[in-house]
Amino acid sequence: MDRIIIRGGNRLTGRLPISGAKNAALTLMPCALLTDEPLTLRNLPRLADVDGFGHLLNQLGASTSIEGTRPEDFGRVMTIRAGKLTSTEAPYDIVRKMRASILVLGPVLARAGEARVSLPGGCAIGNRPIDLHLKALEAIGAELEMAAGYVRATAPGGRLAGGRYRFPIVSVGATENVVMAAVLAKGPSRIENAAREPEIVDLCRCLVAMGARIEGIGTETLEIEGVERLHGATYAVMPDRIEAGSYACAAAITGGSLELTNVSADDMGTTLAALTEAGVKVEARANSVLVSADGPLKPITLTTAPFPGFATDMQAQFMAMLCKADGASMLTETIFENRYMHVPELARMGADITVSGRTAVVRGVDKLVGAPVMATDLRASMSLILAGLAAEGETQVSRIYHLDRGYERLEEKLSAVGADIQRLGDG
Ligand SMILES: CC(=O)N[C@H]1[C@@H](OP(=O)(O)OP(=O)(O)OC[C@H]2O[C@@H](n3ccc(=O)[nH]c3=O)[C@H](O)[C@@H]2O)O[C@H](CO)[C@@H](O)[C@@H]1O
Ligand SMILES: C=C(OP(=O)(O)O)C(=O)O
Repeated sequence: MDRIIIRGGNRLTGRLPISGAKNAALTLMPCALLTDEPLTLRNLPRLADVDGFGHLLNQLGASTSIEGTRPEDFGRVMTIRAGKLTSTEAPYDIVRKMRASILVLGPVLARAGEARVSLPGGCAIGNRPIDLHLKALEAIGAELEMAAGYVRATAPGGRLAGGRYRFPIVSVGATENVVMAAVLAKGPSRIENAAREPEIVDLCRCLVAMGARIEGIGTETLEIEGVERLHGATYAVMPDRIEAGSYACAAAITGGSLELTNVSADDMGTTLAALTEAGVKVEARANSVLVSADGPLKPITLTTAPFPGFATDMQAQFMAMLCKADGASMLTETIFENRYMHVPELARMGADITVSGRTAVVRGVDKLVGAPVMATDLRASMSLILAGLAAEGETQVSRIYHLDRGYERLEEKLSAVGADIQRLGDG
C-alpha cells in the first residue's frame, strides 16, 4: 500500500492549479443516463472516484471515452454515451466502495422506469442513511421495495408523475437524486429546503443545458417542469472549492503564499472569510485566489453548516491549520456525527485538541512534530498532509487511497510549490 512521506518546514510559494470538483463530477456523470445522446464533460478531475463512477456507468450500459488530453494535463474530457441502458442495477460491490453510486438511482429510474441499487451502508464519518433520497423519490411518484440489501424503485406506468417534497434537513445527495429524477417526470415538481451547494447549481445548469426546465437554481426552492426527453450537451465541471480551500490552508499553515488558479472565489465565500478571520491574507482575482500568511495565525470559532455555511468538508483541514494558531479555536461539527477521526492522529504530531461531543477545542502549539500517521477518510487525510507540511521532521501518511479519491496528483501539485513530499509504494 502506498504511503506519502513529507519532510515539513518548507514555505509553499507559487501557482497551484485547481482541478474540477469531485463532488460536482459525481453528480454530473449520472446525468448522462438521462439521455440517449452523448454528454461530454470537460474539466473532469483524474480521481479514483471518477474512474469508479465511470465503471458503474459502464455496468449500466453506458460507454465512456476520454478524449484529447495528454496525461500531464489537468482536466480531462469524457464523453458518456448511454444510447440504451443494458442494466438498471448498481451492485453492492461498486456501491460499497463509492457512496456516490446512490446517485444513479434517480436518473436510472427516470429513464428506464425502474432501478435497483444496493444500499450504501455507513462509513467512517458517520451513518449516512439514504432515507431522504427515498422519501423525495416517493414524493414524486416512485414506488419502493427493500429486499436483500437493495432498494428497488419503480415508476408506475414507466414514468414518474412529479410531485412536491420538503426536505426536513438539507441533503446534498438527496437533492441531486430527486432533481435528476424530476426532470423527466410527467408533471411538475417542487422541491423545498433543497441544498444550495455550488455543486447543485452546477448540476442544474448542466441539466438545463440538456433541455431540462428548472427554476430557482441556487435557492432552497427548486421548481421543475418535467420534459419528455433530454438531449446531449457539453459541459465543464466547476472548480473544486474544497481542493482550493485545502491548499489555501497549506499556504496558511506554512506561512507561504499561493496563487490558486482556475477557481471561483464566489463559491468559497465562507472558507475565505474564515481564513481572513484567522489572519490570512486573501485576494480574490478574476479566475484565481491569492492566499498568503506571514504573521501568526489567529484562533477562530467555526461551526459547519449546509451552504452557504462553513463546509463540513473543510473542517479537518481548518483544524490542522488552527493547531498553529496563537490561542484556542473552537470547531463544531453539525453535519456528520463522527468526523473527528483525524484528532488522535494530529495528537500524535503534537496537536492539543479536546473533543467534547460535537465540539473540538484546538489549542495552538509552538510546533508540530513529524510522525507516522494513518489516514481514515478523505478530508482527515488532507489534515494530516497539512500538519506534515508544517511539522518538524518527517511525517509518513499511510492508507492514502483515501486521498486519491479526492485530490488529483497531490504530491505533484505540492512539490511544484516547494513542498518536500513523495509517494512511496509498498507500505
Ligand atoms: C459526493 C458528495 O457530494 N459528497 C458530499 C455530500 O455528501 P452527501 O450527499 O452524502 O451528504 P448529505 O448532504 O446528504 O448529508 C447531510 C446530512 O444529512 C444526513 N442524511 C442524508 C441523506 C439522507 O437520506 N438521510 C440523512 O439523514 C447525513 O447523514 C448527514 O448528516 O454532501 C456532504 C455535506 O456537504 C459532503 O460532506 C460530501 O462531501
Ligand atoms: C465526504 C466526502 O465525500 P463522499 O461523500 O464522496 O464520501 C468529501 O468529499 O469530503
